[in-house]
Amino acid sequence: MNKSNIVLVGFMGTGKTTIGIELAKHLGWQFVDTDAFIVDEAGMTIPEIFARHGQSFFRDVEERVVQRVMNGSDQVISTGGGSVLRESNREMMLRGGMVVALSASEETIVQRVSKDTNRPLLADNPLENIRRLMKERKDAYQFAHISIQTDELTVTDVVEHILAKYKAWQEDAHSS
Ligand SMILES: Nc1ncnc2c1ncn2[C@@H]1O[C@H](COP(=O)(O)OP(=O)(O)OP(=O)(O)O)[C@@H](O)[C@H]1O
Ligand SMILES: O=C(O)C1=C[C@@H](O)[C@@H](O)[C@H](O)C1
Ligand SMILES: [Mg+2]
Repeated sequence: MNKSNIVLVGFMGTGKTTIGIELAKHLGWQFVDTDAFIVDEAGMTIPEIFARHGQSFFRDVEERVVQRVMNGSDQVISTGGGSVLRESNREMMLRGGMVVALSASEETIVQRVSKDTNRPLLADNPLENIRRLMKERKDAYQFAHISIQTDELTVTDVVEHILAKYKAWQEDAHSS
């Protein structure tokens, strides 16, 4: 059987960290953010890792962190927006628990990330970069077990929606 984790995937700014923290509180589970683990492991911020070592180094550290985290259970795991680009990560996530893809429109993402400078892939021209990456990653989150479009939902709405889906998921697992 799959381990009992909830794994949040989605583009930058779809709310993986914010929702993950709330969800973990509701479930009494540990909250884990793979981006935070990467920063701990590298001893640098994400922009510093990209600037000093480049994206492929970042993706290698990310893969190690994803693989390690997925071995645990009773965790809400918020993943980096690009972690789904590697097939090995997608496979581990699907085996690790219920994978939830959060999405939002380009306009909403722009609004949500506008005050934050911690996303090197959006630097210089956030709007253009968001458009390009969203296009490139159009299908990247479709492997998830469930998907939630968050534009019109509050953080509480999204958390409640996921809790309801998780209950059904557990009932399904016990009946089969
Ligand atoms: N459903 C929502 N409604 C309104 N604001 C939201 C919602 N979800 C997230 N936000 C806000 O959007 C911003 C970005 O959210 P967050 O940092 O959780 O995204 P993320 O998916 O973790 O991004 P990244 O992949 O870059 O780590 C935060 O300021 C958060 O409060
Ligand atoms: O979408 C991405 O490729 C990224 C998303 C963030 O969560 C970080 O993992 C990093 O900024 C790269
Ligand atoms: Mg995050």
